[in-house]
Amino acid sequence: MIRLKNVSKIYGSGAQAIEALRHIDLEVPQGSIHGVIGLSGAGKSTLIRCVNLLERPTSGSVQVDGQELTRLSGPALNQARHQIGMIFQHFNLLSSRTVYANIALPLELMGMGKAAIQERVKPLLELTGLSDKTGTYPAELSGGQKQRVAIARALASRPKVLLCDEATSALDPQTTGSILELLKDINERLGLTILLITHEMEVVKSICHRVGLISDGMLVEEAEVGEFFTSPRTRLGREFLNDFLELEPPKALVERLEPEPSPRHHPVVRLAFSGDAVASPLISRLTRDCRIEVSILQAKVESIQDRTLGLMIAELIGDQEQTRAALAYLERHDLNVEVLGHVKRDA
Ligand SMILES: Nc1ncnc2c1ncn2[C@@H]1O[C@H](COP(=O)(O)OP(=O)(O)OP(=O)(O)O)[C@@H](O)[C@H]1O
Repeated sequence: MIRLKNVSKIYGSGAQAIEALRHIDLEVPQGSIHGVIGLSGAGKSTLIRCVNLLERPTSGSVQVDGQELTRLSGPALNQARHQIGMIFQHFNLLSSRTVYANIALPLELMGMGKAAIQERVKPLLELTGLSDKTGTYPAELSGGQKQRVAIARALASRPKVLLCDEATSALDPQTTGSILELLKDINERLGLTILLITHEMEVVKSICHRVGLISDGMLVEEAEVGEFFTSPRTRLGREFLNDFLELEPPKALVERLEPEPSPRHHPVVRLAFSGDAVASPLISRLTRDCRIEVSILQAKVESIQDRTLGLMIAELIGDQEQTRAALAYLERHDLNVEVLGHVKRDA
């Protein structure tokens, strides 16, 4: 449905040139919700704006619904853009127009008659929960209501794709939740393909099916959301996850960690486990089968969509052979194991 192939974007030229996107390949299948997460300046906005050609890529191919957009310009591009709705962090509503007139605007620009517009707008007001706000002006609306108007306006031309540019970043957590619910509902009811960019793991966790991680203009990791939250493959992915889960070893311990194992040091590990492993008494089996002791430093259980994820930071106490065997045991049982370092025991 959305297919980017080898997309690069360079702003400026010569010594001032900024490579905002480097050789991006991205595929978002019809009907799925795909998130792209990254730090500030990573290239998220540039990426999403390249999909509807608000920014023209310097090179590469952009296909939406099988149509190559980079070959289009003028009226043909405008026509193709009717297939692509977009919402923004700051809503971009016209303050001089009522809720109804904001939603109707793209249809007026398409030359649609009044009666046909009314037929389109009414169900959109219902879908977005704005039926009682028809004649209200944006200044009298809350942030969440403004974003609902923006969503209804984006859907007015019956697009196949919705692009969300940090759509919940200006909203409080509760309103964010209700807007994400609305997007999920629209995705399910209308089969709308959604590409969203965000810097918030909560957004990815709540509604995305797949997620890509962008860093320095490159997509460095891509995975199903459940997989990304259980076993991110890159260091940046692990940093995003650890910040989100607030699961870091105590500072005093981090300062004592040595990178290499030795006979007098014990491994400190971060364990992530999902599925059956969450429910089974793995740690007690580990202590029994490998004859080690486990000191649990932190632990929590998270629900990620329909998966349960267990996380733990623990010290494995035993001689080198025993702790090596324990690490192999954990990996054999499909736990994601990361050795954070090795710590010397005082006793
Ligand atoms: N119009 C522009 N002209 C020149 N450079 C730009 C332009 N837009 C973005 N950039 C640069 O391109 C890089 C990527 O910016 P972009 O806005 O895409 O990142 P982002 O991940 O969306 O960041 P943020 O979350 O802070 O909005 C940055 O180095 C930025 O300074």
